[in-house]
Amino acid sequence: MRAALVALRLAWRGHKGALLAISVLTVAGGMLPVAGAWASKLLFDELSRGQQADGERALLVAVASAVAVALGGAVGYALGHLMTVAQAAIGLVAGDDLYRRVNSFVGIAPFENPSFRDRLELAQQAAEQAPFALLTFAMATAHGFVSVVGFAGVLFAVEPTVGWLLLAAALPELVIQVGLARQRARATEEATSIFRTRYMFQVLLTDVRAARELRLFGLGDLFRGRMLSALRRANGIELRAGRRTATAQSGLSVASALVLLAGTVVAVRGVLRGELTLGDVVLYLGAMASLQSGLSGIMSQLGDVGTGMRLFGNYVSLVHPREPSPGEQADGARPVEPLHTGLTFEDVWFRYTPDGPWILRGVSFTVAAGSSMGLVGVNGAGKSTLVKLACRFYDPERGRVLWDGVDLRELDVAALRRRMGAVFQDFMAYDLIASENIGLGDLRYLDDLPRIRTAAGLARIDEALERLPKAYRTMLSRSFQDDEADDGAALSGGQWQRVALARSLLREDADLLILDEPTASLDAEAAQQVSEVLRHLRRGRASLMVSHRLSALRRCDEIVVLDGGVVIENGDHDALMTLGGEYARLFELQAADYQDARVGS
Ligand SMILES: Nc1ncnc2c1ncn2[C@@H]1O[C@H](COP(=O)(O)OP(=O)(O)OP(=O)(O)O)[C@@H](O)[C@H]1O
Repeated sequence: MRAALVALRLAWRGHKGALLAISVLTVAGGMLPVAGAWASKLLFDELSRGQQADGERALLVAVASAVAVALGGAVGYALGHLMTVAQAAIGLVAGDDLYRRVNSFVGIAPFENPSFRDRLELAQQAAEQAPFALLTFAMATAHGFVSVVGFAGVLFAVEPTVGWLLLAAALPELVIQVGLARQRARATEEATSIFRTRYMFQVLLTDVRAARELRLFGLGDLFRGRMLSALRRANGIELRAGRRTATAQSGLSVASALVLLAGTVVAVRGVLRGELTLGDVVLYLGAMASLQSGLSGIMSQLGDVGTGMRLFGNYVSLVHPREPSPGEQADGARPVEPLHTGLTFEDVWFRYTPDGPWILRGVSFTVAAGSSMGLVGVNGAGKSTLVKLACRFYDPERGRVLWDGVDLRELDVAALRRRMGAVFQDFMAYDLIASENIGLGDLRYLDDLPRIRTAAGLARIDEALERLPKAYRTMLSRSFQDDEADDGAALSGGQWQRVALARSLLREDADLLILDEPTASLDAEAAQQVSEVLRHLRRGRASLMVSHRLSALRRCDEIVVLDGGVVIENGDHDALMTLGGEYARLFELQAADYQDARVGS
């Protein structure tokens, strides 16, 4: 019921004019068949008078009948067009609401939850289809109702037995259609995660980033096979449901034919006994056929709308939730002041899932305002996880992350993130033009080329971008063309990393700079230059930098060493070297590597 109300509200918001026009035409369209059938009855009554028939009257009635048919056709086409208009409008409003809601998620945990992803997929499908199915159903019902009431009046007046016969046959059909709708919805839900798997393989087979490994490792056939097997399984589920529906519906049409036959027998007996005229029989047969098709139209629409509404429940529970989605975090309301003292991790315990292993186990340290902090640790130690907690992509299960002593959970998260600049380990390469790829870092400056150039200069990528065919207006994509249908350009991995760095540096007033492996793909000289620039930029603001290149961290004010989610050492480079622990071991390992290489050369 709630789903139906939401769907109707969407349809109303989508296109009020179309909805009103549909309502008016539906009622008018419902009355036309009754008028047409009545005109046919009059015509046959007139003709059955043989020689005494009034030719003019018969002609007039024939014209009226033709007009009713023509009008019925025109109304049908107009309704078809209006429904297309309404569907497009509903799709827009429903999509807008859905993606607003998706954007409102503060963190990223829901996106890593498979059942949430299934629900999202179903909601995306149902958003466009369900309100339309409901509208079609409402239209068919109103249309059917008007003609059913008209014809039923006629039928009951002429021969009540047949009227009751029809109504009695409609009831079991209702029950069967509702059951079928439930089964179809269940099948779609069951097939969704399999369809998602198929889609994943489908994307892999065509994605330009996957194309190299696919060819080098010869994975094409393997992935194609897995895609087809997923498709076969999903199709199997849907076909089974389809088979059940088809069998039940064939049974229903046989039952309808029997009802029609029984009605005809009653009518023929009426004529033979002289109780009915030929016109009565024509009217009667027309009424029977229309009533039956009207009723079964409503019934089968009921099936579709039942399936659609059940799936639409996923949309409703996502867009208008009664309870938060799994892993959903609430936004805070407190405004965010510039960072004065620092960002503090206070006995932070974290794991990605409630029954998963602990990734951080009682981590505590402070990145003081105006100071630089380096994070060191072997693969999987928990460094990127800490960075994600600092950005509030997740919340700690125990302990707190504090911005000048205030729990991040209390702060307005958008305002908090405006005070941060970040480069992530798995940074994004957008299929957009070069200036936008940097301008996305601060939407105030999306079109501010001088600022974008300055940021690119700091990240040492300005010259390479200037040399592109259309300089900063060049599309950085091999998959999409720009507005003028010109092909894009490709950047190297290191150049992309510099673009990502420039994007984060555009936010020049950020209080906290988060750099997760910002120089990992850079050549030695560029890494050295960028490290220098970053060191310069870090002055006066807090920075948290993760790097396996320990030389890039040696000038940090403080270095924290993580191991298995626990801080095992902290201090500046000299102190840690004197300590002779894990940091010193890793540092000497890297230094010895270079030393060996020099001696060897
Ligand atoms: N989204 C996630 N869901 C579940 N587990 C995760 C997720 N991201 C990371 N992990 C797990 O958390 C642990 C720490 O990962 P994290 O990325 O923080 O390590 P790291 O120290 O940054 O490693 P690296 O040096 O390889 O980047 C790993 O064991 C990893 O498997």
